[in-house]
Amino acid sequence: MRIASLSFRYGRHDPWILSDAGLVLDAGDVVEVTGPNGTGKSTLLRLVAGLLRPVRGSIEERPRVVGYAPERFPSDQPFTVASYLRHMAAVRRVSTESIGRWSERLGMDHLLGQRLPDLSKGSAHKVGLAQALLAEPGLLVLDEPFAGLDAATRAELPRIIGEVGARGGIVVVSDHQGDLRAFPGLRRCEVRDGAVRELEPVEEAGETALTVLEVAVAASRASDLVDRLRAEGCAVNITGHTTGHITGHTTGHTAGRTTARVAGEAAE
Ligand SMILES: Nc1ncnc2c1ncn2[C@@H]1O[C@H](COP(=O)(O)OP(=O)(O)OP(=O)(O)O)[C@@H](O)[C@H]1O
Repeated sequence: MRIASLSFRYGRHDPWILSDAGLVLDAGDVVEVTGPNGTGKSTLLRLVAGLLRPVRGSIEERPRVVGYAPERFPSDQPFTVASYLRHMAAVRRVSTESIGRWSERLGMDHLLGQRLPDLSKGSAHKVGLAQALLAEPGLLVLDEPFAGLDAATRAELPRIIGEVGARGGIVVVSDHQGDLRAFPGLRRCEVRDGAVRELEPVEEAGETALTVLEVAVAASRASDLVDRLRAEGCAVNITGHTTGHITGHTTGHTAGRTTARVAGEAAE
């Protein structure tokens, strides 16, 4: 997919948000879009998805099936989650079976009977993700997909993104919090001053120094925490359970806790 000489502004008298921007996306690319607030990340994503038309320039060879999840899912619609997803499945001409599959993976089975306007922010966000994934997108565009997600779904999302990429799809994700930083082969682009600039991959940017932390956590929370840390790119090594005191520099009672060694990028 080729983005060439792309310029965009919302109105004739508005400032240019993007000016002569270019980017080539290949099959299987997973691309993180970063940049300061208000520089045009969401605008670029809507252009990439085909929801906005370039004022100048072109976007060519866009995959036919596009899934787009907005930063804020518009939940002021008079449907239940299930009826909305059934409608979206019909529009995309896919079997309603995929609703069950995605509901399960995104941990939203219990939401299917709820009305969209009654959903919490995170739950509405999951519905936005589910509708984007229903039809096996060849281009998946996710605007801040990790915002407000619970730990299990946060851990699952990189796997879902990896699967789309592995079958040759292009994934474009704006991600303020860096949840995808550890994604293997991640391309990173920055939107700034109207341009789209490719950044160095994380491992080539000198961020390879590791710090090893020892963490004690209640056993019931261990697997959640491990998932979350792994999703953030930490190497986690569970070193066992303890029902007594941990000796050394850890103090206090540790009954029923699991200790884990966590290696992450060194703090600045
Ligand atoms: N529908 C619109 N009409 C007019 N201007 C808009 C519209 N949507 C966004 N803008 C303006 O375009 C600029 C870029 O907005 P955009 O939402 O793309 O930035 P962003 O980088 O995604 O921001 P953030 O990091 O805060 O999410 C901003 O100045 C914004 O006010």
